[in-house]
Amino acid sequence: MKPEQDNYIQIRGLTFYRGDRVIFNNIDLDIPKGKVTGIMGPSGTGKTTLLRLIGAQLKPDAGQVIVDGQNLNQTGRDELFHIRSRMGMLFQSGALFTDLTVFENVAFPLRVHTHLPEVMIRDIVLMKLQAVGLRGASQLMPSELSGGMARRVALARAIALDPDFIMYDEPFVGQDPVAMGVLVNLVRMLNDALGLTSLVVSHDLSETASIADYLYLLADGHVIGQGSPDELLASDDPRVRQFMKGIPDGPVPFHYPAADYRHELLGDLS
Ligand SMILES: Nc1ncnc2c1ncn2[C@@H]1O[C@H](COP(=O)(O)OP(=O)(O)OP(=O)(O)O)[C@@H](O)[C@H]1O
Repeated sequence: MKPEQDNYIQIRGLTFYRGDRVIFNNIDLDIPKGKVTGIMGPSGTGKTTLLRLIGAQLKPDAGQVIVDGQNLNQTGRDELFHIRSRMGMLFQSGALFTDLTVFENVAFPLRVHTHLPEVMIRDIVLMKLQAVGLRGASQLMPSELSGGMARRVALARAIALDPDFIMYDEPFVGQDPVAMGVLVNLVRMLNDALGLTSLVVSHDLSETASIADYLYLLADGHVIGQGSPDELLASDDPRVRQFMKGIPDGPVPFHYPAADYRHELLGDLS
């Protein structure tokens, strides 16, 4: 295991249930500082749930989530507010405010969380928009943006408060290849240029593998694989191979558990 001080986030023995269903069963996971870490896994394995546990929007049933040395189980409201203010989040559905310009969307967190004078807000917003290549679009309304541009504006908004850590939930979904390439580069470039720690949840294997320093593969409540993208691609584990090679059926079955098909179709006639 990596030395603890190198991890922005440490997760130890995390268990989380939805009703009777165990989503995480005693998992350990480290998010190293300054790196891009990818979380991958089949649909419904709990990737978004993991981001919510890290953001302290959900509480674990057992185990610990330690963010920058602070155990979220033991933090009061004020500390939690401070920790959260160090986190940027880019959710797939992270819609922009439709009645605000691009500029005002990016300025929003600055207006809510700081008392900076207008002239500084302006400079920061223009810097963040410049970083995502959209300074020229500052006066447009969200309805005038392409999907890829909207996501870049959301990214500028997510970095407005200079977070230490940024979480991306499915950042590449629904993008054309060019917009996807732009976003992929931005995630990596911003991580390195701003000294961030990034966590990317994604189904897009090749894009995520191309920027992540380290990948975790989740399935059935467990970490079933971890390592550099090359290590995971070379894995002999059948479950890891199935996911990394995109094979539709295998140890992770294509079919949700169901009654016998023939019997269900023919009923008592069979
Ligand atoms: N509010 C909720 N109440 C009950 N169950 C939930 C709730 N939110 C999510 N779940 C269940 O928890 C499981 C994990 O959901 P989650 O959205 O974290 O998965 P995911 O890996 O992000 O999926 P996808 O890749 O499809 O987005 C799913 O089975 C889902 O049905």
